[in-house]
Amino acid sequence: MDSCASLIAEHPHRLPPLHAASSRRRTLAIGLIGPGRVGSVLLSQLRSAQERLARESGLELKLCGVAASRRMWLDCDDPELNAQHDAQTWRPTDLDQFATYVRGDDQRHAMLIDCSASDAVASQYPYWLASGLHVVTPNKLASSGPLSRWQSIRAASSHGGRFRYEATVCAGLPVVQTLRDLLDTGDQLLSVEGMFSGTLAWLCCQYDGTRPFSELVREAHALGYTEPDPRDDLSGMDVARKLVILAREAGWPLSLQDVAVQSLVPPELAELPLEEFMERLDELDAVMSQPLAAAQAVDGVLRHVASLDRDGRAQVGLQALPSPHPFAHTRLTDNIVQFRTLRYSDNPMLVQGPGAGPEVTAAGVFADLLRIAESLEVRA
Ligand SMILES: NC(=O)C1=CN([C@@H]2O[C@H](COP(=O)(O)OP(=O)(O)OC[C@H]3O[C@@H](n4cnc5c(N)ncnc54)[C@H](O)[C@@H]3O)[C@@H](O)[C@H]2O)C=CC1
Ligand SMILES: N[C@@H](CC=O)C(=O)O
Repeated sequence: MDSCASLIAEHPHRLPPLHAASSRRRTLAIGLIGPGRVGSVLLSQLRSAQERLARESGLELKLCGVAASRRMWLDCDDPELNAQHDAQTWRPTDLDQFATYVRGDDQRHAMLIDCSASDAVASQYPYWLASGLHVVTPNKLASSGPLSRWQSIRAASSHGGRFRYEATVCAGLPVVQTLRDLLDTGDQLLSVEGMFSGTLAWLCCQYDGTRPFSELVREAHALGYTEPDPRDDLSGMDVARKLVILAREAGWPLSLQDVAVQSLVPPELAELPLEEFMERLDELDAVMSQPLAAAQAVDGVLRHVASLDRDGRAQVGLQALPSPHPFAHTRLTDNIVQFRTLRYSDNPMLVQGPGAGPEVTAAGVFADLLRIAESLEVRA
């Protein structure tokens, strides 16, 4: 009897780990782009888990660098210089240099994690993936941006590094993977309906007329629920992006311009610099009092709802829902996603839970990192 078999015979209720950590020892070099609200929480989560992952699953996470919009930090690139002049450890951000540094030699597994909301960063993914770098991101711009770029990313990831983006839709909730599993097992998507914005879910739950809407938006921003520019949430564009991501996952070639979006941002505030928009937020109060009064008049609740079907119809906007409606009972930042498929046609599949905030989003990104790490071969 080998040692595993004898262990099972002696302790039938305590199965040994499938892969002993020592025989699965892998190193994953990591570069993080965008150390903002989500990125900095992710850094803490990675640091807290580093020792446990090395011990329990043989996975060594090696954080090699962090790049913000203007400055980047590369670890150990010039130890002598770094020791002499601390300031030299920071240098102006250069994403090519950053990616090359994290990539290292061909022998190591390496990953870039994009926690920015930058289109310029997203446009680098096809090159990074083609060079063998893995990419993980909560940034929605790559998966919902130009279809041709999305197709290049898919093509590059089928031959090069792996690409995961679970946190782009409903933060830490398993939405993209759930859809993937349905499709991969032969099901067909008929439609998706739900509440896809943590910010708007939270605002709709809080807003009852006792506090101005603008004050609540400021609070949602401070809590880290909103996009860096809250107009991305209020305009419905953030939700439209999530619909596009799910549609493309299902193989439907949807683009943002195909989505009918109701914006809550008055046209005169839409193009202002962010700072000025935040100063004039109270102009939203009059805009929002009307739909609230309409919902209250029919004894309903205000909810931000989106839907998508296989004929390419996609819409996003506020609705006054009657209180027995399943979407009326959500709490705080709860998102709810209802998949109607061939198998789940009479009674749709639901995924529900908190859909915004740095902690849950960072955890969604971290889980993507671990999924990729599980598939890495052991290299000497
Ligand atoms: N906050 C949330 O609940 C969720 C956020 N997300 C996504 O996560 C991403 C990050 O969101 P937050 O952390 O809230 O934003 P944030 O504004 O707090 O952080 C963004 C970071 O990206 C950096 N950055 C911007 N342009 C850059 C560039 N060109 N190169 C390098 N770094 C750059 C900024 O310096 C900042 O550190 C966004 O794409 C957002 O859509 C996704 C799901 C939920
Ligand atoms: N701002 C977004 C964050 C997650 O995508 C939201 O509120 O849903």
